[in-house]
Order: sequence, then structure tokens, then C-alpha cells
Amino acid sequence: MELIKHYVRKRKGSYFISVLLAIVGVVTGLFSYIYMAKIIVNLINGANDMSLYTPLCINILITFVIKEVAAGISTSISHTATFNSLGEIRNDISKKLFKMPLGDVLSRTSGELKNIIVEQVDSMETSLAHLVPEFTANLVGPILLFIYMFTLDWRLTLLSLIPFVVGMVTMMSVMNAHYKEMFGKSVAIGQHMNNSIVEYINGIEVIKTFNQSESSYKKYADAVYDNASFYYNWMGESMNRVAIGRLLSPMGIITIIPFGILFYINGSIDLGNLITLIVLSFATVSSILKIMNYMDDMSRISTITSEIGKILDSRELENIDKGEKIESYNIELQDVDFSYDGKNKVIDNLSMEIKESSVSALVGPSGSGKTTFCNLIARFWDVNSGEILIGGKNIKDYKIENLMNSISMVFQDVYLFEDSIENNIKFGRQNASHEEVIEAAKKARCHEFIEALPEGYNTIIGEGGASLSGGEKQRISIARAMLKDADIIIFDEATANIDPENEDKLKEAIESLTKNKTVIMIAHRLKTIRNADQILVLKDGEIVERGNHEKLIENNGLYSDLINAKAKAESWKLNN
Ligand SMILES: Nc1ncnc2c1ncn2[C@@H]1O[C@H](COP(=O)(O)OP(=O)(O)OP(=O)(O)O)[C@@H](O)[C@H]1O
Repeated sequence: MELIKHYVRKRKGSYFISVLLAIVGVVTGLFSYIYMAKIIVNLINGANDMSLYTPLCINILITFVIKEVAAGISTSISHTATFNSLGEIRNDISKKLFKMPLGDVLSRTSGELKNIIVEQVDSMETSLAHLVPEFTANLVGPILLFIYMFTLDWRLTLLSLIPFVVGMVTMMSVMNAHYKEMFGKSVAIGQHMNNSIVEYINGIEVIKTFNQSESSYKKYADAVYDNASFYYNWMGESMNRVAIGRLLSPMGIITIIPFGILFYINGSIDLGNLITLIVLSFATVSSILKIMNYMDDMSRISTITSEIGKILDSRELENIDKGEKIESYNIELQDVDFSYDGKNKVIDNLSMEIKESSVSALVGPSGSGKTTFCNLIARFWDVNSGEILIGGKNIKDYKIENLMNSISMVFQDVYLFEDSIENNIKFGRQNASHEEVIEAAKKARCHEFIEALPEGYNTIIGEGGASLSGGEKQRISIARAMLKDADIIIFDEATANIDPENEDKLKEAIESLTKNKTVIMIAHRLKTIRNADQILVLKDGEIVERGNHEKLIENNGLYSDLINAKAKAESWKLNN
């Protein structure tokens, strides 16, 4: 609820006018029943002067028009404010994801995040656009009406509230803590279904390759059926009480009619007031039913907003602008410890230095911490203890945006957006001209194959770059980094088999990208390693050896073991 209040407060002017107009709409709508009651009473009293009826009929028409116009404008204002709020919430979430440690973002699946950003934010539309004005108006309207009815006959008014109270109590017995718990479960089951669908679609290649379509489909179908049967059982369990609540709450008439007749017979109420009370009791029906619908929404809203709130309240990487500029690119790690789970150290008391404009190759067994090491330098995560310095200053002293401007990362898993090749390259520098894009593409050795595509640089590539080969995708990502022209390049060399022609081009592209830069390379090829200024051998998060190739081979330690093992392995290109 706090979250809703926060966004409502930001547009309180709009919501205030919307609530006001909604109240005007509901109250004028109720007036039409008062006029109707007057017409019926006049008819029963045998009045046959048309001048008595004409103003009442005109009043009904006027109240009807005011009601519809006020409700229409109220809805339009609240929807405009709401869609702006929803846009803002989505923007706030995406900005937040950017500020959170990458690990916290990646700990959620893409299906879960999509569910929160798309479905859950969407479901706030009802609360913001309808709940705020309509719930308030439909509550205020009947309260005013009951006060008026009270002045006509307090006994009948109180009696008319009995079905309402019984109906509400029945309804509330459903909307209890169990309901909240069940709704929480329904969100989790919905997210699981979302994840299964996203996983099924994203993994379709692997599923086909391993001929697992049946079992994968079963997992997907089970998630869909689990979701359906959960709702079926949940609704079955609460349906009767909801139906009784909805039936009884607006039925003031069932007490007004018998008791009204009794009071009329014993002379304690006149016919005019009795008829008016009967008609007015119908007037509250639609408001009460609306309130009941909104109660359902209200009991869900806290669960929905808590999921969104959890993201918006999650911790951020500290990003204080101390005005520090990165003036040189020497990288130093001093006694750095890091663990993902707070228990197992992935980087253990690591100290080392990478000189500006040098090439350092990181080698080590799988899981030794090479990627983690690079991610810490880019501040995707913060170290648990120790310091990482660039240009002699702690990286936490630089604004993250400044730090990121100085670092380009080229990953093995290249992600290309579903956009034109030109825009994918421009991602490195949004304001680059077409000529600069071509220049970068030429240096990254991808200009030729781009030109050969039917739409050239305007070719739209599929999600994740699906229509390009691995080597082509990596060269586009190099062109992207080339355009960014950052001084530090972190490069995860591709291990996948690339055909010789592509490989030569890739090599040239890498050479062009890394010229005169400070380079940290997760190296997989012997040639890259040999040419490095220093080789850092990582094992269990510690640097166990460092030096150049010849020195490390002489050491006859882990490095030479790795080289020998790799030389035997197919993926190693010793003949390059
Ligand atoms: N996001 C994460 N959350 C939790 N643990 C992680 C995460 N990323 C990596 N790890 C763990 O940290 C350790 C180091 O992983 P890292 O990816 O840095 O090693 P690596 O040397 O780059 O491995 P590889 O050569 O196989 O890519 C591994 O045990 C890995 O399981």
C-alpha cells in the first residue's frame, strides 16, 4: 500500500480531481433515485398535474447526464495519471536493476522479472485508476444516502443494514490471512509457469538437440496445469462464501419491505417515506457490489506491490560522486576477498598489479574465479574486503558511470539486441555517426559481411543475434567496444570452435581493439597467452603463479600442467 500511496502522492492533484468528480458522479446518480421515489409517491397519492412531474423528469435527466459526464472525466483523469504512474514504476524498476549489484539481478530469473515488470505492474492499473476514485466515491455515496435515509426513518435504515453487515462479514471471512497466503501462492505459481514458458522457448535448441521435447513439454505443461488447478481449487473453496456475501450485502430490501409494511400498518411510517426508502435501498446496490469487487482488489494489492516494492527497495551499489576523474589506468588489487554467498570465498586475499597499456592474460582451471575477477574490476559486484584501485584510486571513489565509460567488456556470450546492426554497434556510443560505425566495423573485420547482407547495416538481427554466426556476433561486439574506445578492455576470449577464416578475422579484430589499451584477457589460446606481458594463473580465487610464458614453463607448476593438458585437448590450437 505504501508503494501505491507513493505514486498517488506524486500525482495527487489529478487523483484529487478524479476522486472529486467520481463522488459528484455517484452522488448525483443517487439523486435520480430520490426524484424517482418522489414520482412514485405522487403517482400513488393520485396527483395528476403534469407540472409536478415535468421538473422531476428533467432533474432525472440532468442527474443522469452529470453522473455519466463526471464519471467519464474522472475515469479519464485517473487513467492518464495511472498510465503515467505505471510508466514511472517500470522506469524506476529498470533504473533500479541498473543500480543493483549484478548478482542480485541475476539471482532472479528472466521469467520472474518479466512477470513483475509486465504483469504485476499492469495489475496495479485497477488499483490506481479505479480503486482510488471509484472505491472512495462508492463508499461516500451510500454513506450520504444512509444518512438521508436515517432522517426519513432510522429504524428501517438500521434494519436495512443487517443484510449488508452479514454479507460483509461472510465476504471478509474469505478475505482473511488465508486469502493473502493463497494469493501469494498464486503469484509464485504464476511466476513458475512464466519461467517454464520462457525456459521452454529459450531452450528450444537444446531441447531439440537432446531430443527432450517430450520431457521439456511435460515440464511446461505441468506448470500450466498446476496454475489452472490451483485457481480451480482455490476458487472452489471460497466461491460459496463469496456468492453469499455478494448476494446478501446489497439486499437491504429484504428487511425494509416486511418491517416497512409492519410499521405502515401500525401507523409509525407514512406511505411516502416507505416508498422512498424502498426505492433508495435499490440505489445502493451497484455501489455496494462495486465496493465488494474493490475489496478483492485491495486484499491482492499488498502482495502485488510487495513484489515490486522488494525490487525498488533492494540494495544498490554505492555510487557517490566524489568528483574523481580516472586519469591513468594502472589496475591494482590489494588483499581482495569476495564471496557470492557470504560463505565460500571465490577470490581469496588477492593482491596484484596490471600496468597501464599492458596485456595481462588470466588463466586457470574452470571455476577458479577468472570471470569473477573481471566482474569485480568493472564493479558488477563490490569486494567484501580489500581494495581495487584504478589510477591509484579506489574504484568506489569514481562514479559508476565514469568507471563504466573507461571499461569495455567483450564476453564470449555476445548479446545482440533485436535491432539493426548499426544500432547494435552504436550501443557502444549512441551519438556515433554512420561513418564512425562503418570505421569501427571495418577495424573489427565485420564490414564486409554486413555489407553482403540484403539490408546492410539496417539488417535487423533476431533476439540475441540469432541469425548470425558465433564469430560474426563476436566481431560485432568488438566493433561496439571499438566505438566505445574505452581505455581498459576486459576480454573473454571465445573458446567455441570458430572456422579458420573467421578466426583470423577475429584475431585481427582483437588486435585492433586492444592496441595501446590496458587489457585483461581471459585467455584460452596459447598464442594469446604467449604474447601477454604477464600471465596470472588463478586457482581457487588465488594467484598461484605469475610471470611470462617462459618463466612459468620453467616453474613447472600449475601453468605448465594447464598448458600440457590444453595442448592435448582439441580446443587448444597449438598450431596457430
Ligand atoms: N553469480 C554467481 N553466484 C554464485 N556463484 C557464482 C556466480 N558466478 C560464479 N560463481 C561461482 O564462483 C566460482 C568462480 O566462478 P567464475 O565464473 O569466476 O570462474 P571462471 O574461472 O571464470 O570459470 P570458467 O573458466 O569455467 O568460466 C565458481 O565456483 C562459480 O560456481
